[in-house]
Amino acid sequence: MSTPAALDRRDAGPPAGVAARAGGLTKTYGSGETAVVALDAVDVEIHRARFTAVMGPSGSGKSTLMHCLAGLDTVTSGRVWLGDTEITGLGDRELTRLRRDRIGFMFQSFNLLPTLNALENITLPMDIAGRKPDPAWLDRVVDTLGLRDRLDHRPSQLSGGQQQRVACARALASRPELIFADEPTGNLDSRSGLEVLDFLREAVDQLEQTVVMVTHDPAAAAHSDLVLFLADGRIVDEMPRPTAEAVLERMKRFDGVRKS
Ligand SMILES: Nc1ncnc2c1ncn2[C@@H]1O[C@H](COP(=O)(O)OP(=O)(O)OP(=O)(O)O)[C@@H](O)[C@H]1O
Repeated sequence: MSTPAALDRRDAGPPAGVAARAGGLTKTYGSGETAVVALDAVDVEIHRARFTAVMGPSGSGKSTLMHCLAGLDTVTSGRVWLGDTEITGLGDRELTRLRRDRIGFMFQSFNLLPTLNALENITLPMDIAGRKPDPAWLDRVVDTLGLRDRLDHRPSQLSGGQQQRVACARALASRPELIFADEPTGNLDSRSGLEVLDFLREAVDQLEQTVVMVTHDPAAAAHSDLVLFLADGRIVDEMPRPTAEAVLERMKRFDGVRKS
């Protein structure tokens, strides 16, 4: 809805309580007849200290949305803010610094360095940035994730679930404004996957972190506060307080549309 107040806000950037925001976000890959519109004028607000899941059929634009919000990819048109910083228009170096200082990432492959122990992996991004972790915060993250007695283990000495918890701790270590998780449970058995989702939930509830998670799994999405549904590059629906059953039912409707 474009009330005058909303229009004012569009120019002023996101209001307090909004961790990231996009207005009219469009992303086109390629040009001419082969052009693909991956995102089509998306307006979205990601609220602080909330767990937001992004779902939708394959190719609907989930990863593209995450990459554009995280400054990993340029936009074709529209504007993106992280907090009150507009990131559209920033140069590569500024974007690199902004990602490093203000965003945490978790991917399906944990991307841990095999020669470093768990603690060294957790603090690596901060070491590279020349920043010292806040010891009290780091302690809290390590304890919340149950990694205290695993800190001197190398990745090969950890289970898949423990490795993903290390990746989760690494994303949290710098206390970023926003954590992006792309299928963080995709490579895990269901028990380890559940653990990681519980920890992301705790990161939001106990540590007041903000998490955006792309997933195909309705059970994973049920851990979030809000599910955004994408189809053909647009946000077509949202579901607060989701249950796995309700998300599954909603996803089935996409299948129905595509088959008919
Ligand atoms: N680098 C690229 N070059 C060309 N087209 C791309 C590129 N990246 C994505 N696309 C296209 O943009 C659309 C959205 O892709 P995206 O990866 O965001 O979808 P997704 O919802 O994350 O899919 P999936 O669930 O399969 O991972 C798709 O049609 C895809 O083929």
